[in-house]
Amino acid sequence: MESSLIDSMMTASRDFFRLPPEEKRKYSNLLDGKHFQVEGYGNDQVKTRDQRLDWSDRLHLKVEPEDQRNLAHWPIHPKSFRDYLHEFTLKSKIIKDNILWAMAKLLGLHEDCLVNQFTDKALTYARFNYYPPCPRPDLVLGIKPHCDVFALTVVLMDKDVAGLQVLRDGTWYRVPTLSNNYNLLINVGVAMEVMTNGVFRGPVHRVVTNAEKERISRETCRFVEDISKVNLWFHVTIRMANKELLIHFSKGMNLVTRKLLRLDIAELSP
Ligand SMILES: O=C(O)CCC(=O)C(=O)O
Ligand SMILES: [Fe+2]
Repeated sequence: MESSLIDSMMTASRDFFRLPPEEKRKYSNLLDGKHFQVEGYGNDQVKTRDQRLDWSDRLHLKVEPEDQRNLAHWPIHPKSFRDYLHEFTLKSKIIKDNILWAMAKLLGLHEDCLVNQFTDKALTYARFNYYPPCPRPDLVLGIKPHCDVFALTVVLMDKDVAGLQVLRDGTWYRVPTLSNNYNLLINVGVAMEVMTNGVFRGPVHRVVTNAEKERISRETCRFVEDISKVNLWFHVTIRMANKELLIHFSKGMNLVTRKLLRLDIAELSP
């Protein structure tokens, strides 16, 4: 991906988050000011009064299939935001297809067998995360521990400010920034863990805040098949800290999903 496109996309995202609140509210994820929907600008869905919110704002947009884009949620300021997002979506898809080919090969399968699970109806969401400086980083997380629900996520991370951490054997490891360069990070999601019968694992990760600097990340997440088939996963809450729970979850989902996608490593072998 060209660095000029990455730069333009990050600048446009930053400009969007710097718009006055009343401008951003035009794209709110709260229908009539109260009913939460996945797409749009806002924060976590508030379910209980004592719920701890993430210290971040986000803009969540469906980018694929192209004819299902809900342009009412796509910012018109800054002016080229939509064009960059369109371009970025196409480029991210090429990256994801390459990764899927490589993963299939690593599994000893025909190189197209994972790519082929993603039909024209496969959903892709773009998510822009904005983490303002936080006066008490010891008390609040930018994003709580979770696994990504999608198959693969391409994350474009802030080049100056770190924050992402990955859990391994009970220890949180910091994902470093590459000095003066954006990191393009590929994350395996639960759907991929299920599709590959747990060979590729979706890591538990979180984002920490800091008191001095704002941070921005941007990601595209790709899902499989059509929504009627993925509804089951999609509505399950998977933001969780406990790896054991995740393993139970994916074992259970494995059975369900194999039935749904008729996908089994043995069946896929060339
Ligand atoms: O901000 C990041 O680096 C990652 C964000 C993330 O994990 C998410 O939005 O699911
Ligand atoms: Fe994530």
